[in-house]
Amino acid sequence: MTNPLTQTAAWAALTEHAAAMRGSHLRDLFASDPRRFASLSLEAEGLLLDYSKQRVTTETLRLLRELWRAADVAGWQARLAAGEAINHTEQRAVLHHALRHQHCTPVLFEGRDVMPDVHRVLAHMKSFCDAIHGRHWRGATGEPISDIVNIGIGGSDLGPRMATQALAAHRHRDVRVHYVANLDGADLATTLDGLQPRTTLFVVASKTFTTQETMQNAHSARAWLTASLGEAAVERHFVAVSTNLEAVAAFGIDPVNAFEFWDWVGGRFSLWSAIGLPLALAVGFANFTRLLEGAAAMDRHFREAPVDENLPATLALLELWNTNFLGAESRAVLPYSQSLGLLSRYLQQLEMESNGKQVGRDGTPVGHATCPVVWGEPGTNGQHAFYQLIHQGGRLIPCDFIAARRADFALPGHHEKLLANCFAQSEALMRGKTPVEAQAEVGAAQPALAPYKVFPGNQPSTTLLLPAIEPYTLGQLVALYEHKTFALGALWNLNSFDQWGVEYGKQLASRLLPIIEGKAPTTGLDSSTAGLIAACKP
Ligand SMILES: O=P(O)(O)OC[C@H]1O[C@H](O)[C@H](O)[C@@H](O)[C@@H]1O
Repeated sequence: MTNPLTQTAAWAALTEHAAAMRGSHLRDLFASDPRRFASLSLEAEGLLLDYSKQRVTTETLRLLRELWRAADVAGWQARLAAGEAINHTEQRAVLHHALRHQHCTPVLFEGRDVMPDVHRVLAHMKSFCDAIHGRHWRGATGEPISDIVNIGIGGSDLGPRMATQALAAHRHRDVRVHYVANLDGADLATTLDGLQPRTTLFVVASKTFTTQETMQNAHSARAWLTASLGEAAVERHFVAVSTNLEAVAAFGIDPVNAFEFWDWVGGRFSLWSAIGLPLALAVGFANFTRLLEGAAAMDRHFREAPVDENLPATLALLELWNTNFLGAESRAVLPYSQSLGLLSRYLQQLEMESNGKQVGRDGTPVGHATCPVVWGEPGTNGQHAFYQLIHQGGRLIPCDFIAARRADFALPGHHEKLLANCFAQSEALMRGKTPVEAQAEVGAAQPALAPYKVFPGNQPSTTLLLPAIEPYTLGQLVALYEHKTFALGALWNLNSFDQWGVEYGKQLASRLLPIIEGKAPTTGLDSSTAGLIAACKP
């Protein structure tokens, strides 16, 4: 059965509305309604979401909100909050919001309040941060730690890595935090280059503690350490973050130095858990707490704000409109903030691993497009690389512009220019440049150039303005996209919390490894795979 939502009156009304909207241009919509910004923007929790440059009218939004009600997103929110196993293919609850819960009210999982465990681990993280920052934690030779290397991949890497860069202005001065993820030895080797074993601490971060990349890197890091300091040094130079404490102990990490989290925290939602430890070490525990508070504020907003004032709901509905009614296949994430330079990578996992699926909750195809390809780079760098295609490549590419009112690194003369570029790009994408305007620009001298200078415009975008990139606002921003992703899962009838698509390649890699090592024959392989393996024989 296809997604039942597509059979509703609201979906049919939107199909009709989309047909009627075809042919309208954003430039005309702005010209005919001077109040467009006022009616198609939202201010909540100190954030401004301007979606007036999306190809919508107030009627589009009214119909989309009907769809929201028809999909019973509120029902899914209630099931999630109640700790139901809404990740039904893995029989798991989804409770990452408990990690940032700010009240003394219980959060129940299987009838038990999870909050005492959450607070216990937070207290452990705080005392560890205090020990490192206070230089009480000493390495095997008695020296304090100057460099922390987080070894993890996917959700055990992208969140803290992205947030560490985002909060660079809040960095603790005495420790440097590095991230290693790739199985390619180049990642670990180049990171260790220049570090001293005596002053380096490794955080091995893995929900399962079985991930091949992380385990390989952890073993190699351990060999690097023990080669100069001996086996006994491991306990002063390795800590772990995991749900699998047995495997942590088997690796030789002292259980006292294991930071626990739980099955009800999905990898891509784990920044708020002990997976955030390297971030807390990078920016201090107080800033980590502010991040949690910002996320909690967004949780409350998502839960309580009516759909027409709800930031995540609006983002989700606009994406559904662009995807299912306008046919967009990708979305560009364009932060006008160097500090948010890794945001698009983070959102790639959050959104594409959550909703890059075709099979619905009932095990049958949903029958429509789902998650677009998420990609992007910070402005203004992207302007000098791929914006050409967004402006004149003829594809529909909705864009998320993200900017901060205040600079986090306030060098004179930079921020105003940055904002000017950000707003100019969304304006240009919206307006375009007509043949007449292009003609007038080139003048009589070079009329042949005019067609090259025409910009179709009508390229939709949303601009999100934060007060500044700070721990609290970053928490809000990430939680905003989390809720958007969850809401789209509900609308598209997907289980946003499993990731079976990641498994197949892993299975095949473990089958190919003994063949590449020369321990098994190539029999049964397709000719391409066999040919590639043969070409790598020493
Ligand atoms: O934290 P780990 O268990 O090492 O998992 C790391 C990552 O790998 C898996 O393959 C999943 O696709 C990700 O969702 C996960 O974040």
